[in-house]
Amino acid sequence: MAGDQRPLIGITMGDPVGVGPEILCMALDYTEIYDFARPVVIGDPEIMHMAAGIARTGPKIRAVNDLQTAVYEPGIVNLISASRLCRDAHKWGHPSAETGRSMISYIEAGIDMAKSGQIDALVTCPINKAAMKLAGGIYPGHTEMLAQRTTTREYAMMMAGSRLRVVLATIHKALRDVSAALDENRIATVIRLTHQALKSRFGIARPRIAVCGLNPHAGEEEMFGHEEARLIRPAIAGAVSQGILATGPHPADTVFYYAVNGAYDAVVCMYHDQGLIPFKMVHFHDGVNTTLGLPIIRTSVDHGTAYDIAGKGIADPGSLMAAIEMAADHARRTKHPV
Ligand SMILES: NC(=O)C1=CN([C@@H]2O[C@H](COP(=O)(O)OP(=O)(O)OC[C@H]3O[C@@H](n4cnc5c(N)ncnc54)[C@H](O)[C@@H]3O)[C@@H](O)[C@H]2O)C=CC1
Ligand SMILES: NCC(=O)COP(=O)(O)O
Repeated sequence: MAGDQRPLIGITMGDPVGVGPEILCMALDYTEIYDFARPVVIGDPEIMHMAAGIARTGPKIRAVNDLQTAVYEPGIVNLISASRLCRDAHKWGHPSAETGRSMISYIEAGIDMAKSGQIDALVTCPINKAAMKLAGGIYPGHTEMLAQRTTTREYAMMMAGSRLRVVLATIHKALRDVSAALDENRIATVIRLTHQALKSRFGIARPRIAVCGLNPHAGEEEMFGHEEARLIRPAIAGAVSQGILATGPHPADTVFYYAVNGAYDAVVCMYHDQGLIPFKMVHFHDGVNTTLGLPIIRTSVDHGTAYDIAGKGIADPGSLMAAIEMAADHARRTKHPV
């Protein structure tokens, strides 16, 4: 359609033996998605056909080369074929070096398409980090790969839902390495990236950001640790001096209660589970993972490959649908800033 204003959204199929392919078929079975987006899948035709059978969905999978002339309407799933896996060698929940390499190739293709402007945003289905390693991949996840391939030095992982947004100062770190990985500059950067994203991507004019402490009771006057006094408090003070509405360090055991009840637009967390436990308690089925600081828009599901249920047709596509909707929304907002 000439002059079509719906953003073009590239969606990577994710791990071929995980729940990605089936939730993708289920999500694209919702006709409403085509009201606001032109989705195109980057993945494997054989696996998508198998997944469509498992998900019992109707749409036809159609291979496309030219995104501009493809037809984007309910009933058609446009697919850019980036691997040719063999049905006979495929087993749900059982990764191989080949399936690992394939899922990496979807992400590489998706990043290139986003960088060159062929698509307006990239949505990623889940990958398995062990399968990534099996395939010789060097990254812990999408986030680090996206940062490296877009030469982005300052980036952060945000998990976003209607009631709670959390942003991580450290991502995939062993708990015992967290303290050493934190520094004032990193915390200040994450507060700034959060502030910028809330304004430009989420349309919040004066974002309110809560910053967690690391230790129990936010250190309790340094009785339980020094990170709050030495790193977190100075980072918040620096942000405040730049006009950012950042407060804290807040004790992490109470701040999320206030955040889900509307007191803050986002909570900056010091480590992965500090943010993701409260987030998934509230948003397991509709939460979105988005990477802040990149020159491209990237959203993702909040869950993993769920090998235990892959291929059974029972996975919930809610998080993926929310990720597609957010990608389209952010693409529109970026093209037409208010
Ligand atoms: N965006 C991504 O690529 C992500 C990848 N991962 C990776 O996924 C792999 C597996 O991680 P786990 O910790 O086992 O988490 P997981 O999210 O794959 O599974 C945890 C539990 O949630 C259930 N579950 C997950 N997604 C579901 C859905 N859509 N509908 C219904 N139930 C669902 C699973 O059946 C399982 O019981 C790991 O390699 C992890 O690093 C984890 C989170 C995000
Ligand atoms: N817990 C979130 C997660 O592991 C997703 O990582 P990424 O693949 O988006 O970097």
